[in-house]
This record gives sequence, structure tokens and C-alpha cells, in this order.
Amino acid sequence: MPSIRAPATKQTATLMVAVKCRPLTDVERLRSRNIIQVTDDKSVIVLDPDLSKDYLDRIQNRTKEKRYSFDHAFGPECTNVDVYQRISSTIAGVIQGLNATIFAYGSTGSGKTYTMVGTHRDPGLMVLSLHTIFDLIKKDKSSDVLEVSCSYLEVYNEVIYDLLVKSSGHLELREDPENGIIVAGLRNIKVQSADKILELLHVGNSRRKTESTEVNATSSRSHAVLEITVKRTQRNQYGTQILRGKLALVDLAGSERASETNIAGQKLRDGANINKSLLALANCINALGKQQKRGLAYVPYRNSKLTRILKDGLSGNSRTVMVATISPADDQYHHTVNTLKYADRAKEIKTQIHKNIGTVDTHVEDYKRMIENLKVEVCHLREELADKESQLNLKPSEKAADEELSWLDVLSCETSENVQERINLQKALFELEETNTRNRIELQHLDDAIAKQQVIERDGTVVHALRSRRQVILDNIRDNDEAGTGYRKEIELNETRQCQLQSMIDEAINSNGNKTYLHILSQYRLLGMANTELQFEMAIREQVIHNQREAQRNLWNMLMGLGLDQKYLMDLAVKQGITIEEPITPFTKPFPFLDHTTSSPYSPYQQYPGINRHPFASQACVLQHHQDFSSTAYYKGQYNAHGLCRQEHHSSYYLFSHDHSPSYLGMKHQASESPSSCFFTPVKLARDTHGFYSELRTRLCPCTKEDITSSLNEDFEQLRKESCLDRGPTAKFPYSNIPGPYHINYKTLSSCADLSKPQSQFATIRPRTCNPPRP
Ligand SMILES: Nc1ncnc2c1ncn2[C@@H]1O[C@H](COP(=O)(O)OP(=O)(O)OP(=O)(O)O)[C@@H](O)[C@H]1O
Repeated sequence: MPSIRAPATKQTATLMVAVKCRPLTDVERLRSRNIIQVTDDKSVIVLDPDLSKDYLDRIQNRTKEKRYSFDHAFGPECTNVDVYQRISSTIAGVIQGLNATIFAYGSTGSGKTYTMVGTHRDPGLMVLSLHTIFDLIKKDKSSDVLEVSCSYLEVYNEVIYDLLVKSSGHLELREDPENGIIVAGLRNIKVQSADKILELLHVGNSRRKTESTEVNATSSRSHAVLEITVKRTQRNQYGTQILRGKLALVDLAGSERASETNIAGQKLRDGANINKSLLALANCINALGKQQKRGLAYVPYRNSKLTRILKDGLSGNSRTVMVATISPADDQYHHTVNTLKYADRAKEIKTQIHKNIGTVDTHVEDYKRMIENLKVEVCHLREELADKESQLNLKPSEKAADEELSWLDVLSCETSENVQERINLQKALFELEETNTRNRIELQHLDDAIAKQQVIERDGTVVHALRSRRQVILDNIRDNDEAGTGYRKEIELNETRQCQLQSMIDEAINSNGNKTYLHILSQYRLLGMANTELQFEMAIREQVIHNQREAQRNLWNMLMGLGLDQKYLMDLAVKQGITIEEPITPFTKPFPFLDHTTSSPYSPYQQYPGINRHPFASQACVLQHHQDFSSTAYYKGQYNAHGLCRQEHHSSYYLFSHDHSPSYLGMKHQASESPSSCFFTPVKLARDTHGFYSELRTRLCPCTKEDITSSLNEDFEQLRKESCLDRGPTAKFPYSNIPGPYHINYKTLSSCADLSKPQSQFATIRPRTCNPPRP
């Protein structure tokens, strides 16, 4: 049927986040304390569960008290109707062809099912929204025809079941170019009243998998999605237009820690699957939240069925409400804070909404065309039917060949899914590690800033702000590390599956099956894997190039800002046998980041109140050189993100002490075409850099070239003593072999440079290794 999609006018909406705290249950009242305070309908305070903390701890910020604010916050006294009244505006659009999603998110026993389904006395959001839809339809004064249908599914152990069908089989997800993700074969029942849907809801709920755990007597073991579709048919003199609005109401399964819920066997396996899909959801929320802030592109929807189903609700065409449910009990502190943390991130998520319009033109000519099309389709179907009938009468040998082909289809499908999954996982892992590298850089800057500020500040407000920020960063790092471990495990599973698939293919080739096809399949698989590697490498390289360019630009800005002119530097470099390959981007003076009275536009300290400019900001924060290595340095099978000393940023060491990349800074040695001769060889490197930088420094500070050269010699002597440099001129700087904190004496150097008084006389290099993104 010809369907013309009207040009969609898109509108951006922000995900609405409401928090609902349930009352203490009768059992909890005997053993637990209420630690939640909801103030001014928007703020939630989670008190420190440890009552022994005294006043001093509190004012010195040693308590675990947390504060958050959301679009709406509801205390234990609030009913589901109270919640619904605040979020119901989302639903009105459904009868006008807009999509809406409401989902409850929280730990086990926090009140998700109570909020979504509710009780007879306190009906939940599913029930209330159904009534609203039918009320709105009743009140609709137009001559349009409105039809309502509903489906209800559950995702249990990563398998989709139809809750409106008795003993439903497994259902599959399909990507439909027009309608996005759809569940093939899901029953969609036409309904005339809210009561009919409630009846279906009741039947569906009775089929849902629930278990009694120690935390919740009727804990939901599956994620349930109730979808209401409102089809509006509008007729006018030009034809017929159909608007289709969808409302998805989602009750997620309870997440729990096995140790807390005391579960085992099948229940434990369920829990693992539930946690896996909730982790996937949390990762999507994380990525989407960060995407708004930092423009990261990859959101790992494909990691679970749940996230694929919720994709539209999370970032596509939908007005979305997240109701974060929390328990007030003190023993639930960690779950509560975890839920609120994700809810806080979800506030950043934005969706694009537009009406789902399909137009059916009804002119006579169009009818004729439609009839023609239908005739063709009928012919087609007849042929297919005839084919199937003849297949049923096939000879056994033909039947076997046919079975083999369908088996090959499955194999080919699985192979391609396996490859796709691997690409997704590696992208996700890479992004996580990138993010954590950035987090670690910020952490170092914060440590510097806190140390500085502690000395000069009296009332401690800025230090307090910096510490809170530090805590946020630490939490992010921990979460990302955890997520990274999950991804690595999934990659391992993916690799195991990959091996299985390959051996199935090999076996089939050997057993003389459809050889040509299998050979092609095998080639396809191998090419697919090679493609994965290439895509991944390309992503890394692009990132590295980007970072290096930025570091180079910043370095030039810094040098120019210190009062040197470009020509002088070029001459000096040529004299020292170093060519500068890339043309330098022109820049204008004065350089704002060098002005001690203003804050640097490049400086991350700008975001911290009261910190105008870190004394070393122009070097320490602009040259984010750690980033460059995090994705590249791969040494002795270890991903070497280098422990980086804070103070070394303030010396010229960064040029040679960190660089494993020949093209870093775009310089290379003239005497040899091999770039490594300049930066890879510590002994020669020391000589070159001594010469070059001591000359530079004589222009920067009032000390002599000899002072600086002797300072550098002292430092290198120290390095040599610690056996790093005595392994010959081609030895690489063995960061990953350094057993512990490593000291570089840079006392003379820093005082010569007179950049600032150092906090200590020693700069410390701590080797820090983390797992590499798997090649
Ligand atoms: N607002 C509320 N008022 C009264 N009781 C509530 C409220 N919210 C939740 N409860 C009670 O708390 C208990 C747990 O609630 P519920 O089953 O809804 O949690 P859940 O988050 O869905 O758990 P799971 O994830 O394990 O399925 C139930 O006994 C429920 O009746």
C-alpha cells in the first residue's frame, strides 16, 4: 500500500527524571532507619548510614551524605497518583501520533512494580495512563477514527516472550527501516476500553516470571514492556492520513547482588542475566548522558535485548520519563546512591520527537494503482505457495540439500552477528578506556589544584568543591573500570563463539558439504575479522592523530606565549638539527592563558570556582600528552598508560620522557631519516634535548645555560643509576619495568626555570598499567 511519510518536524526533548522513595516496609521498620529526605519536590538527600559520624566529620566532608536534584522527587507519603499527575503531560501526545516511554529503574524491592502496576487502592502508572488515553479519546471532538491496540512482552534470560499468549514461544527482534526495532510475531490486540487492557495486563502479569528472594517476596525476574498503540485515521478532501502514537510502559526486573539475596542455581543465573541487561541499560544511560556533555558517539544498545527494545525511548523518537525508585532503608544506601547516580546522568539525555504520520492517498488513480499492486502481490504469493507445495514433495536427496542450505543460512547469519558484536564490544571498550584516560588526567589536575589551594585558602570552600569533583571523577573511573571488565568478558565469550563457528565451518568443509559456499563463508568470516581489526585500529589512529595535533598546537601556543618568536625557534631547531615539519597555525597575542590575572580558556581549572589559573596551567593542562600514549603504547604485552609525574610537566622532560611516538610533535632529526633517533634513544636524546632546551631556557629564565645543562645531567645521572639508561643507545625507556615510585631530581631545573616553587623536590613517576584494548 503506498504510504507517504510527511516531512517530520523534529523537536528535541530532555528525558524527564522523577525519583520516588517508598515507605519502609513493616519488616524494615524493625531493623532499618530512614536515611532519605525529600525536600522541595525536587531534591533528594541521602544521609550517611553511619550514625557514629560526628559534627566534625560532617563539616570536614567526611560523611557519605549525598544530595541530588531532579525534575520531580516524591517522598514515602506520595501515592502513584501524585507521581502520575506530574508526568501525565507526556502521555497526551500519544493520541496525536507521538511516542512516549515511561520506565521504572531501581534496585530490587525498591518499588518498581508497585509504581508501574500498583495495587487496587493505589493504581500504578500503567493503569493510570491507560485511563488517560481512553479519557482523551472520549473527549476528542474530531471526526477522526481512533483505534487502540496493545501488546505485552517480557524479556526473561535474554529471551522475549509474549505475555498475551499462553505458553508463548521465543520471539525475535527485527530492525525495520520504517518502524525501527520490532518484535516479530508479537500479538497486538485491539481494545475498546481501559478495562479490557487492564484485564489483559492482569493476565499478562500472572504469566510473568517472579520469584521470592530474600529482599522481595515477589521479585520480578523479567523485564516487562506494555505497549499501547493509538491509531488515528484522519479523512479530508485530499485523502486519508494515519497517525500512530505509541506508549511504552516498562517495569524492569530487580537487580540484586547474589550475596545479599542469598540465591543460587537457576535464580542465580536469572540474576546474572538480569544484571547483564541492566548493566547494558546503565551503560547506555551513561554513554547517552556523556554524549550530551562531551559528544561521544557510541551507545552500546546492541548489548542486550532490553536496550534494543528501549532504544527509541532512550534516544529516538519518544518523550521519555524515568522513574527512579529507591528504598529509604539505611542498609540500602549503596543501591540508593547507585540508582540516583544513573538517574542523575539520565537527566542529560535528549530525544528527538516527531509525529508518526503515514498518508494514504485515496484518489481513484491511486486506488487503481493499489489494486494493480495487490494483484501482483497475490500472483507472487501464489507462486510461493506452489513452490512450498512442490518442496514438500521433494526427493530425499534434494530435501537434504535444502536442509543443508538452511543450516548454512543460520551459520552465515550467526557469523555475521558474531563479527558485528565484536566490533561493537571493541568500540565500547575503547571508548571506555579513552574516557577513563581523560578522567585520570583530570584527577591529576585536581590533585594539583587541591594541594595548591589547601595552602592558600582559609575557609576551604574551593577545596571542598574540588574534592566533590574529585569524588565524581573517582566514581566514574571505578564504574568505567567495572564496565570495561564486563566488556572484556563478553569479548572472550565472543571469541569462543568465533572459534566454534570456525570449527563448524571447517568440519562441514571436510565432510564434503556445500564446499564452495562454505569456502566463501569461511573467507567472509576471516575478512569480517580483518575488517574489525582495521576499523578498530583506524579509530585508535584517528584519536591519536587528533590528540597529537592538539598537543602540538598547544605546545606552540605555550612557547610563543612565553615570549619566543616563531622564527627564532625555527632557527634554533635547524641549528640543533631538528626540522619542524608542519606549518604552524598562526595565533594572536596576547595569549590569554599566560596572563596571570585571567583564567585560561583552555584550562580545566576554569571550571573550579576560585581557581583562576593553575600556576603551571599553560603546561600542565594544555599538553594533555598522557592521552596520546594511552591508546598507543603497547609494550611487552602490556598496555602502558605510563604513570606520569605531576611536576615533570613543568620541566621540558615531557618531550623525551614520555614519547614513544616518532611523529610526536611533528619533529624529527635531520641527520637520520629514522625518527626514532631523536626521541627513542635516551642517551642521544638527552644530548639533543640538553642542547636545545638549555638554549630555550636561557631565554625563559634568568639562569645560565650551564645551570640547566648541569641540572639535566644530574637528572640523567639519577636515571642511569637506577639502571634505566645503561642498556645501550637503542634501549627504550623501560617504564613498565620500573618497579615502584621512581624519582627524578629536578630541583635545580625547576628553580632555574623559576616557573613556581615546587611542592616537593622530587617528581615521581609511577608506572601505571592497565589492560590494552584487545588487538
Ligand atoms: N509506595 C509504596 N507504598 C507502599 N508499599 C510499597 C510502595 N512501593 C513499594 N512497596 C512495597 O515494597 C515491596 C517491594 O516493591 P516492588 O515489588 O514493587 O519492588 P520492585 O522494585 O519491583 O522489586 P523487584 O525488582 O525485585 O521486582 C512490596 O512489598 C511493595 O508492596
